[in-house]
Amino acid sequence: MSQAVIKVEGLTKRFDDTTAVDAISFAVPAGTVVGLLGGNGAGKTTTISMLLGLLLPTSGTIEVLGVDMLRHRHRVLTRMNFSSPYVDLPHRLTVAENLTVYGHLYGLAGVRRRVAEIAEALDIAQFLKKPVGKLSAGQKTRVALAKALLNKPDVLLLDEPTASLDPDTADWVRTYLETFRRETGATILLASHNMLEVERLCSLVLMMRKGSIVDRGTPAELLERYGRDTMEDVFLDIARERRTGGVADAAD
Ligand SMILES: Nc1ncnc2c1ncn2[C@@H]1O[C@H](COP(=O)(O)OP(=O)(O)OP(=O)(O)O)[C@@H](O)[C@H]1O
Repeated sequence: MSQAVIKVEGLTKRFDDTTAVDAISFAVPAGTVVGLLGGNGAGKTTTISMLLGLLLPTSGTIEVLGVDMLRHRHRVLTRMNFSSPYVDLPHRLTVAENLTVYGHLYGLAGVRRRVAEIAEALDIAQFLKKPVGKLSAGQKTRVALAKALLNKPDVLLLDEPTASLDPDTADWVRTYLETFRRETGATILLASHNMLEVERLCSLVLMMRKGSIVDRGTPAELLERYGRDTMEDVFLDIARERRTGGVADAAD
């Protein structure tokens, strides 16, 4: 297997009386898309927030691109990016202003050119002069993705990247992400509730429930293990605790 770009061991996050993430371990091989699945409250967003350094783990280790994120995350943050429907861009700034500010924050050379390029690529050029607060939910999702791709990240963390997109736009975004990964070799961790998206994009799936990884495998392996035809049915089996696969928390 190719080298792990993200390596997490014994990662735990407790909030007062809630253990949001409970000693999880996993690895994301270079250039792959790994799906993080689980019902509401399973711990996906908390995991992604710890990978980004937005939340400090209670215990455990995180390595990204060979760097210990808890000690030296500034060394790799410029090579990472993320998009999440939970993180809003400033509403009063236009799309162009938002992307320009982020372009400067990321220290990009030729920010104006890059903003125009990404706006063209994600088909948001027509909104560039609009304040973000006046966009529809789906338009905001696309702008958030543009922000996430501005610095052409080597590691991309995506929290529900197609939430609130219509089926046609969602399909278009998935194709774009596939192309981006193929052309740049980026490594992607994707939290999603959309099982078709997961089957299409992910080479490995981590199933979370109540803060733990309760099963993992390729979509094909999970379909076979649960005797199901769709990932939707596998998801329901796991979420409703009909069965667990018995490989929980084996690293990688
Ligand atoms: N800041 C916080 N303070 C206290 N509890 C929190 C906090 N953030 C998350 N939690 C709790 O941690 C658990 C995991 O939440 P998390 O947002 O990671 O789940 P999720 O899998 O992303 O869910 P969803 O699919 O609904 O987005 C939940 O029980 C949640 O209530």
